[in-house]
Amino acid sequence: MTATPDAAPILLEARALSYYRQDEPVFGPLDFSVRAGEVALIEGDNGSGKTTLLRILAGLLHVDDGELHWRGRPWRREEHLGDTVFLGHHLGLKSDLSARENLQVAAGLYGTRCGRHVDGALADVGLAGYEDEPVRRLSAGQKKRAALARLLLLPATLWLLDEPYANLDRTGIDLVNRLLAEHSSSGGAVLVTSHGAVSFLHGEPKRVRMHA
Ligand SMILES: Nc1ncnc2c1ncn2[C@@H]1O[C@H](COP(=O)(O)OP(=O)(O)OP(=O)(O)O)[C@@H](O)[C@H]1O
Repeated sequence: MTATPDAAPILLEARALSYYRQDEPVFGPLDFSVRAGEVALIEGDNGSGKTTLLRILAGLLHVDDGELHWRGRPWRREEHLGDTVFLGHHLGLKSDLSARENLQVAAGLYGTRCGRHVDGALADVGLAGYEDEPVRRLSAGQKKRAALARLLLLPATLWLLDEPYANLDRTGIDLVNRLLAEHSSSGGAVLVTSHGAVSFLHGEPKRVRMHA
């Protein structure tokens, strides 16, 4: 997963990227790049801006200072919303809708990955039999799995995963690692934050260190 050839194209590049809240720096200046096939671990203390960085890349916050490039061209958030998928602390699931309905809504907005369909994605994350269950009746780990199914379904190249291992049992952690391995080996890229010890399947990930 991490033996990405230097020849792999750079998908995302940040140059002197900074973010401020009420004129106080949250992070930056930050320089990093992510190539196709790469998994990058975003490291930093509590409050160092890891979630904020992912929210910028997901198009939820504006870039304050510095530059972002996508495939060598300036990143414009309105053009790139479909290139990324964000899995945050809030999973982005409507609790009164079923797991299937939630995925159908996401697919309606962003399309689907070639050859992928809703029930197949739910089965792949271990939710076969729970398709029609309202999300509010799923366990925390099952909700996380429903959100992970969105990664499988949507065509986004860059996955932005904030603490993806939270609330998952050992099987769920293995599931996340399998999804990361499959996505990166098919040319996708992943930015992931984690507080815990991360046991990636194949060696050490690239590391992006936050600093204020
Ligand atoms: N909605 C908000 N309004 C104001 N300040 C915020 C908001 N969200 C985050 N912050 C502040 O921005 C800073 C960065 O927060 P962020 O959540 O990005 O950090 P983090 O590295 O992801 O933290 P953690 O490891 O605890 O999850 C913190 O000082 C936090 O207090």
